[in-house]
Amino acid sequence: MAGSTIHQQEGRKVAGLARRVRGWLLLSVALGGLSAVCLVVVFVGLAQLVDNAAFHGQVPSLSTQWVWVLLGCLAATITTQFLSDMAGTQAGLRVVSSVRQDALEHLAKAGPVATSRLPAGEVLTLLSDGVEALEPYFARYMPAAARMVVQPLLILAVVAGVDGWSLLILLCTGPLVPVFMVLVGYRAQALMDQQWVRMTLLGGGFLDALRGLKTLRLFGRTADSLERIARMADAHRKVTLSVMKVAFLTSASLEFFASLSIAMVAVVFGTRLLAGTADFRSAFLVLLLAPEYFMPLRNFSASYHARQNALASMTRLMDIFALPISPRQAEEGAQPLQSEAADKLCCDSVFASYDGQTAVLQNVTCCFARNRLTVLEGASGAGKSSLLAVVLGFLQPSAGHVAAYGRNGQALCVAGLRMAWVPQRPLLVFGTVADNLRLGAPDADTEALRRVAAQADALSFIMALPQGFDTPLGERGSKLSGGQVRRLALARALLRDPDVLVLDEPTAGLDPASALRVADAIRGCTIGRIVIAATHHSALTARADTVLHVSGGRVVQAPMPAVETVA
Ligand SMILES: Nc1ncnc2c1ncn2[C@@H]1O[C@H](COP(=O)(O)OP(=O)(O)OP(=O)(O)O)[C@@H](O)[C@H]1O
Repeated sequence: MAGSTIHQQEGRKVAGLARRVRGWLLLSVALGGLSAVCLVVVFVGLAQLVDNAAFHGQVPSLSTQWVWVLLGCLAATITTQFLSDMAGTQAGLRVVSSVRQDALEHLAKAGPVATSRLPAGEVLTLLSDGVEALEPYFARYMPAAARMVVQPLLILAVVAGVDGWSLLILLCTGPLVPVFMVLVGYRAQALMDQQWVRMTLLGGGFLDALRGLKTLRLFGRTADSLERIARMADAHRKVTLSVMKVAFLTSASLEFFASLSIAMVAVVFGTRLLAGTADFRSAFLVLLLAPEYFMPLRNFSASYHARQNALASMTRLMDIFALPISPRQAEEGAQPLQSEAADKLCCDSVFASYDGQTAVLQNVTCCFARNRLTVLEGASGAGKSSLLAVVLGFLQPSAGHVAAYGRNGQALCVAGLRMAWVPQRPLLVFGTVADNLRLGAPDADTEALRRVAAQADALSFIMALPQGFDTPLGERGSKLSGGQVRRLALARALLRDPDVLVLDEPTAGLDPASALRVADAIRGCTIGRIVIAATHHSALTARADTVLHVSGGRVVQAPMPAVETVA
């Protein structure tokens, strides 16, 4: 019962998507209907033609006008069917690209903290195969569902004018198909749901194994991991086979009903022809039409699993759309950038938690001022990164708020501040050094790249690379050391020329001399901006204007340490 309620929701969601491509769907249905009309006209004409030739000695020739009309109708049947399929495909492809775009935008608005609740492998599978599963629903199922109504009704109307017995047989057997579909539908739907769960688990398993290859090899667990993936693949194979079994059984049963019904029509007509109580033209016409009466029902049943697959994938896609949107991320882009730089950014009585229960920040009240370097220090797990996540708008406070103030104390919109972030594990994209730096400012020239690289102590190692700024960096910066990645990320953040620069462990992984140079660089870039850094490194703490000590999710101002310099 709960399952059916869930699928009602998905059904509504999918129906909502249909509104986006209403024009294409209507075109597909209209052309499909036109094709059905042309087909019926062709059969009526053909029956007449054969009857005239066989029983009245009127052999048709190409000079007869209505032979050309018939050929024209045949061409129209094929063309309209082709165009109907094309319009359906357009609708499907458009839904796929718009849902994928929506899902990506939603993930962006949810921000990294909320997004990390879903396993990356699952998100990947959903954004690829999950979204693709919607295409056959719109391209095939919806037009087939419409044609399943139009074509049989049209044929019934023609048969009603020709023969009452055939009408009765078709009327009795036709509805068996949709009734049967509904009966097997529930079982098939449950299997489809299972198939999607297995598939997303498999996607996650692949990604984990790929990412953790080094660790797995080091701990001698590669074979275990492969075995785990093999078990997942096997579970996926089994459930896929069950889905196929139901699909084959369904179509075999439908074939049986259809063949039985056509055979009944043929037998009834045959006996009446022998008895001389029916004419050849009517018998021939009804026998031409009977398979076409069942054809849309068969097509509908063949595409019915597309509907179930789409609903099952929609259930999983709703996990993405259910991620809470961070209000700040949602506002970002909608808000023009502040013309005035913020003088200070303040957390006011902020409480925050990741799971809605355990508070990782408790009643935090602190301010970060412009032209000053504020350092957050404290034990691992104390809540420094969480406080940075709140400042950046990735983690929404459960109570309290973050506010920005201008020079005269007037409130500014936080979403309108230009922020830059150097995370603990910076992400480098597949591309060159310059491509990665230009994520901070797409139009920056080479001179600007050199300037920020020098500031972040990255210029010397970049110039030592084979192609300097044009050196490709491999997947996630795999050709660089951890410290080099961090310095590139700092350069990229500086290139953005942010109002607020947030750094999480910017000196981690650097040799002592480089760490001091980077600490000096960070100190040097406080002019005109708010700089906040979480660190365990004394060199950076020593250069701070303000040191905040974080402990158990609470923040207190710490005494200032002495400054360390490069020897
Ligand atoms: N995405 C997350 N989901 C759930 N809990 C989290 C998440 N990130 C951090 N936490 C928890 O929040 C608490 C504070 O973590 P946080 O990363 O803020 O500490 P930190 O002071 O930055 O530590 P470190 O110095 O090791 O980086 C920890 O108990 C941690 O387990």
